Amino acid sequence: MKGAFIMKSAVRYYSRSGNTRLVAEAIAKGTGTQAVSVDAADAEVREPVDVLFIGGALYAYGIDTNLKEYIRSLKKENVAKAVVFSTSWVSKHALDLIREELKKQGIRVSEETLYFRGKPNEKQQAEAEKFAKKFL
Ligand SMILES: Cc1cc2nc3c(=O)[nH]c(=O)nc-3n(C[C@H](O)[C@H](O)[C@H](O)COP(=O)(O)O)c2cc1C
Repeated sequence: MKGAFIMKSAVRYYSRSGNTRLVAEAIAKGTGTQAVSVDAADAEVREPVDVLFIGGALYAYGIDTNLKEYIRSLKKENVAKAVVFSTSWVSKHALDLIREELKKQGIRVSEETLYFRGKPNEKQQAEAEKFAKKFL
């Protein structure tokens, strides 16, 4: 029966100046969930999800320790698949760094990623919303 199978998803991000947060919020809008910062009290993924959207940016060639530690706290049995997104200025390398950390946790990571250079404009936010819907 169409619609009987509902995919569960969650959105987690780390953002210093709000660029990645805007992408996270667009993804959350697309999937009907909340975007939660990895350092928020309710950041833990307590119930298994089919898709975890997880994003961050590059700061001095690396991802923030908060994000790294958060990924290391994830339980692979609660995340069937992760989808990585990022903003940053010079390179997309944050995508690889986040993917590597997730793989170390034994979490399956989608080949599909989402990246915007710096602050996403409204068109890009709409693109992020549409991107996220594909995974439902
Ligand atoms: C202290 C600092 C260091 C940064 N280092 C890099 C970098 O090494 N490579 C890069 O591509 N962007 C770098 N950026 C740009 C950020 O990744 C970019 O502005 C990103 O969109 C910030 O995301 P946020 O607003 O979600 O924190 C840096 C920004 C700051 C503030």
